[in-house]
Amino acid sequence: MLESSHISLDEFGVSLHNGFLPSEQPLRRLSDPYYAPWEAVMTDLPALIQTERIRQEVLSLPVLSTEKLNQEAEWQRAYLILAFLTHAYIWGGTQPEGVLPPPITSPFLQVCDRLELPPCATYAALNLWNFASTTGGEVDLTNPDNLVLVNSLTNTDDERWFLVISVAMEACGAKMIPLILNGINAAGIDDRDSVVRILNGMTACIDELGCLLERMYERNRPTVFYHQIRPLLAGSKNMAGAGLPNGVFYDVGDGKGNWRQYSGGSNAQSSLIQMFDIALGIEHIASGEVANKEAGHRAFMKEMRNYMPGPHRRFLEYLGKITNIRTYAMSLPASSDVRQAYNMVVMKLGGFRDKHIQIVTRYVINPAKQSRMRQNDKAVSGSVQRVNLASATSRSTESVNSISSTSPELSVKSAASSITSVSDSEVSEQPSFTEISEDRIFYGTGGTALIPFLKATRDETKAAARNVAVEDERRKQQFKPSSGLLEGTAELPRTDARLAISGRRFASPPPSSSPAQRHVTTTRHRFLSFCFPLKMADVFKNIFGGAAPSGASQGDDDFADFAGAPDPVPVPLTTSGFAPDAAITGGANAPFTKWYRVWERTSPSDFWQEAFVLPFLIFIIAFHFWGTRKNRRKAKAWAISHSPVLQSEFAVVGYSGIAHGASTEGVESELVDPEKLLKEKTAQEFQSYATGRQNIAFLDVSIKLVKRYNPIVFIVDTVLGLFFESFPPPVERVESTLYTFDGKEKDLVPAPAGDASSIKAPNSTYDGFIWAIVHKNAMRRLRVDRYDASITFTKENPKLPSWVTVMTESAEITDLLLTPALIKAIEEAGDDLEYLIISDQPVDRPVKCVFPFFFFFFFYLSPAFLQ
Ligand code: HEM
Ligand SMILES: N[C@@H](CC(=O)c1ccccc1NC=O)C(=O)O
Repeated sequence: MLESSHISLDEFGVSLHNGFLPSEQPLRRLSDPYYAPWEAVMTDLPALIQTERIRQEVLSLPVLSTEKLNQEAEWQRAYLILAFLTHAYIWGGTQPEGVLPPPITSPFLQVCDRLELPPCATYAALNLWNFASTTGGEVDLTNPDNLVLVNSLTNTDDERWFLVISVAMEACGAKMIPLILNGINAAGIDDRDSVVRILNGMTACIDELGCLLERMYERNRPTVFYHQIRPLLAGSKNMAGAGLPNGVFYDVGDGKGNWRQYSGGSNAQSSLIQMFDIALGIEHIASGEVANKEAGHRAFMKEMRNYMPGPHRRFLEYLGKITNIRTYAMSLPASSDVRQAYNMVVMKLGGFRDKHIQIVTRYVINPAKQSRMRQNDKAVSGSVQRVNLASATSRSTESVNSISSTSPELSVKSAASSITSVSDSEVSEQPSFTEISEDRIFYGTGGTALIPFLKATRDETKAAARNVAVEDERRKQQFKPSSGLLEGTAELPRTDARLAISGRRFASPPPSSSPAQRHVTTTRHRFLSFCFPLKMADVFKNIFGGAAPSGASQGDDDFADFAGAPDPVPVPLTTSGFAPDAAITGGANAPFTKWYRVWERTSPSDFWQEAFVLPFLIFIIAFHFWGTRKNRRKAKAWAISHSPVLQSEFAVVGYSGIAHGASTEGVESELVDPEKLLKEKTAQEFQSYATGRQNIAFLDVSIKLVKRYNPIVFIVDTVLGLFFESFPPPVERVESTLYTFDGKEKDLVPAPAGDASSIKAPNSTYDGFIWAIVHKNAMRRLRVDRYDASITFTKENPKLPSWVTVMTESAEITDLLLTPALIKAIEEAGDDLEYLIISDQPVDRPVKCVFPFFFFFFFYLSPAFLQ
């Protein structure tokens, strides 16, 4: 199908196999000895930059001609060399250098004319034409492990990784070119199946690219990137804060030249991602400026096409003219396969941009904030720092203003008349100093106010999935004010609106949710255990300072969320060049280290979360230990005090079997260890057990204590009990139940070997009855707990204290059972006794007729009994 598109990819400098990368690997050096002086400097470049000798070296270079450059690859190599030298010269000193000398400018401007590129380090110089395979031969270029750089600015593995990741992505994305062209053809002939297949192929490819993008974390450390690599990539546009208020003067000799301002290197200059946007009909209008100027505002992405090699730029232009994919998809019903596949690929691209935002947060925003904090920290300021992109991002308003006032000759006004920017030679509009130094604005090397720009670009992408006028969407998306915490809530209706407009939900969930959805998810994640609705969670977030570490958010939800996400863990690596300086690797990199590396935190505010959470946790844990120990002590106290009587009444007490040698005489000395009397069922409930007494099957003791093991439950129980009648205050109880044999011992209890005595034991024969002694305060409770108590009459008994009453079926039983010993025990128990019940009824109310075959003894005793 590709053939029918009648285009020659060669003409556009594009290959089916390598995409926008050259079809042959770039030259490693210019072989003509004429260019040896350039190559010699390039070999030592990282060290020359590091030791600030680069400027002298460049000044001592001869002004070489371009006449000896023949092959395209040679022109490209020359471009790379001069681009690297330009940036090394400008940024390779303590202060940036604003005048570029003829050994660079003279050949560079000629090379740039030929390649249709601006005279600065573009993506083409840094990435497209700067890679080699590790083995020097044919390798899979989609694997960054196989790639090295031809030239480096810092000689760090971090820089290699940073740049080769994009190279691998270019190689991996090469297959998109035939896919797109075929897709356009298929749409042109209404071949739906092919369009769907192609769109799905594109989705899969963007997925692979996303995986490659995320490999950035493996070997590129944010602090090294931010402080060592990135400053050298900076351009000369919008760089007043970094010391270049007018850009750079390109001195071509003989007093000639002009001031120029160029964006620094940026992946926005890659044709690959722009190709996806163009093919899918996604338009970007974000200017990258802090606020769109009414007139004269240019879309940054379009502007960046001027930083691409001429043929690539023309390829994108051509693609923009022939693409029909979005129009085709939108002409079909929302439920159609094509539409869904289209939405899927668009959302996948939006998801890719989400991942990119995450990277930018980690590699730019967080280190910038750390850097600012460090600069504010007087203790650390002693060393001489380079003035560059890294220091400018964190420069305070005062210091920027002081630059402008101490360098009046470089004021914006005086230089404006000769400033040149890449697209045209018009005067480039400078942001005011306040804009540059504004606390909350971070700039990309491309010169964008990166947060609003990247958000807008991402949103413009996702908006393409909606079948509404692109213009309307754009208007809505463009530079929304910085979103506060509750902005997510405000955005929800928009999400719904989208679903309604498109008529149905995506067939399978879009790869990443809308900002609003994402916000909800994040909030849930942080407050999972509370499961509050969004707004409530946000209130909590605000109260507790949220999860935002110091220096996390700049009022932007996406970036703030990513800042709070777990930090990347790069694989350990050794830099082949110089190590990052101590100030960088020391206390500054808190956001990139694990939470437990507390020694790397720099200010008390870094401990806010812990300040709230830790005392709370400590309290819970301490309370738990105190509570469980207290309950154990109480249960043990009960065991100690009741062990003598239990052991004198039963042959076996507790859970350690028969206490050999126990005898009624030596009770005190032969007692079972009280610990063995008890079984800890839960931290709040203990059990004991006894058996081995005539007519008694066994005794069950259950000790239920207050829930001291959990302070929250404890407090809630106590407080609710104080205020609501339906929540009784927590009470500690011992419940002892004696299960009697009812004349069936000989059937149930096996006789000891060779002993027939137990068989001779007389059978017990009881008449069933219900009889209880109840504390008057516990009468209601007894009636609720014990259905059989309601069958009885309540009667005062003169032999008993006034606070107890008898519940019985017949007075005779009372006379029989109220022995002086029992009366004495009741008197001694006092208020601790709740009730004692003897019943022939089963514990649970029988549903049908049940034979009375057990006697139950219940003792309900309150806390004092435990002591
Ligand atoms: C540490 C790594 C990276 C950082 C810190 C970073 C940072 C940025 C920044 C700040 C911008 C805004 C434009 C500017 O002013 O420069 C940008 C744009 C862009 N970056 Fe990256 N970037 C990184 C890696 C990558 C990689 C590996 C890709 C590969 C595709 C990429 C693709 C893009 C694209 C396509 C844009 C244009 C905006 C867009 O399409 O959304 N970036 N990047
Ligand atoms: N715009 C990025 C830098 C960046 O991504 C970049 C710069 C030069 C060449 C390539 C780049 N991106 C990925 O390879 C920044 O602001 O740090």
